[in-house]
Amino acid sequence: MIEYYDISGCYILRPWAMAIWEIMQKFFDAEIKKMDIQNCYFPLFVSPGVLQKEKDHVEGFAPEVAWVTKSGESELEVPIAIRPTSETVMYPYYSKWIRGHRDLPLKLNQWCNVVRWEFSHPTPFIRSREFLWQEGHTAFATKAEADAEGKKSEMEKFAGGLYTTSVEAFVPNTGRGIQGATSHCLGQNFAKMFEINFENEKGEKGMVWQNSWAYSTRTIGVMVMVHGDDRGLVLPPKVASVQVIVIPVPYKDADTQAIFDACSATVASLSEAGIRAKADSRDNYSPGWKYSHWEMKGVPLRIEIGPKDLANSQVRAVRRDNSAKTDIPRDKLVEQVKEMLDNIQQSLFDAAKQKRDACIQTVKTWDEFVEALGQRKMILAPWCDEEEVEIEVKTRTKGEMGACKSLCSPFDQPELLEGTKCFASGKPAKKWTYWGRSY
Ligand SMILES: O=C1CCCN[C@@H]1CCCn1cnc2cc(F)c(Cl)cc2c1=O
Ligand SMILES: [Mg+2]
Repeated sequence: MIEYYDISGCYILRPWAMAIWEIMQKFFDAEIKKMDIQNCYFPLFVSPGVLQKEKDHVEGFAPEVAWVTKSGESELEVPIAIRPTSETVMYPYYSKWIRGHRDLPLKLNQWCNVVRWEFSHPTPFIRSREFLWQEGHTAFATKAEADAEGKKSEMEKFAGGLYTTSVEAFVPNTGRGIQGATSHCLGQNFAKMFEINFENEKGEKGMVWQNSWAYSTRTIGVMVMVHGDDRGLVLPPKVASVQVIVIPVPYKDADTQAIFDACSATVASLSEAGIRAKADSRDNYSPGWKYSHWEMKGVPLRIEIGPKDLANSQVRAVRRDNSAKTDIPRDKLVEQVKEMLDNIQQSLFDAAKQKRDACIQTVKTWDEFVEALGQRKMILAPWCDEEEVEIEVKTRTKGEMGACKSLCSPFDQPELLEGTKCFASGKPAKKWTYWGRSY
């Protein structure tokens, strides 16, 4: 999927990984286009003045901003920053383009790379100094249009935002939470900063209400860790660049050409039906070698065709997720393969959800909390929703495994019984929140 690169924290995305990103992009792009969001592309470079525009936006992040200071042998007059995110790149132009209410809503997205020169140990997909993402930036005339429904805490939200919602993933093996996607309701904070105003129908001046949202190639890393097993990758069919690998199993005196023909015919009919199928007809590897090769690469379904299968005009299908073997009659090939792929997709989801749910521990007291943390759990606890308590939890849980932080508060809140106390402060609890170590 990747190749390590000679610059630390940077990775090469090889085709097996890039194909996953492309499939995700295709899906997501179609979805946002249904919402009249348009793609654009802003420059990679940010002028320093604009970057510094918002103190509390940049302040904590300054150490991870990468700068261009030279071109050729000569120093640049003014160093140029490389975008770590594009608010400061885009919003001066939002201000220029948005004059009247007819210019709203402005809903733009860009698919691009961003650079954050982080120092915590780099991890393929999960934490790299350059990554691919989409970032959506929308502006509306009214709060109602910008407002939406899982909230981050005040401390974990986007500095300067109204509230942040997130898709919190959890990696059972490491017991760490990880943000899969995020969405911020920015309120009018950036509108104030960048003077993004407009004249409404009544001729009054108003500031826009904004949202921004993103997901990145980090989600591929989460998929690897959530679905992988001891034999390697397990790719959900929806994102597998090869969904079915067809492998000929020639036998010494059997009609080898007929077997190879059957393989290419199988690939042809599956491809015709929109299934991403490939044959591995290489003559320098044994069938056994090919089985483990494609298992390691996570191909969801393998089809074997040997003399017996030929004689019975059937194929032998083997699932990657549970190794189940099924003989499929040739004339039912497409429909049964489709059904198996759907079934694999669903069972991978169910297995992951079951694993994730098994990691969730509901606690009420600090002692229960600490015990659950030691067991690498994702902890659901009643919280008083006070920031200093959140800071205190971070301090009290600092350790070689990293500190524990609030992940998000689920939209569907369990019942909070009258008099329930905050697990950390003992004060009256206000909401159930997920806590855990994170990436
Ligand atoms: O998460 C999203 C959705 C898409 C657009 N961006 C926001 C906020 C990104 C936060 N963030 C995250 N990392 C950053 C790193 C930096 F170096 C600087 Cl200067 C700023 C930031 C920063 O604002
Ligand atoms: Mg960061």
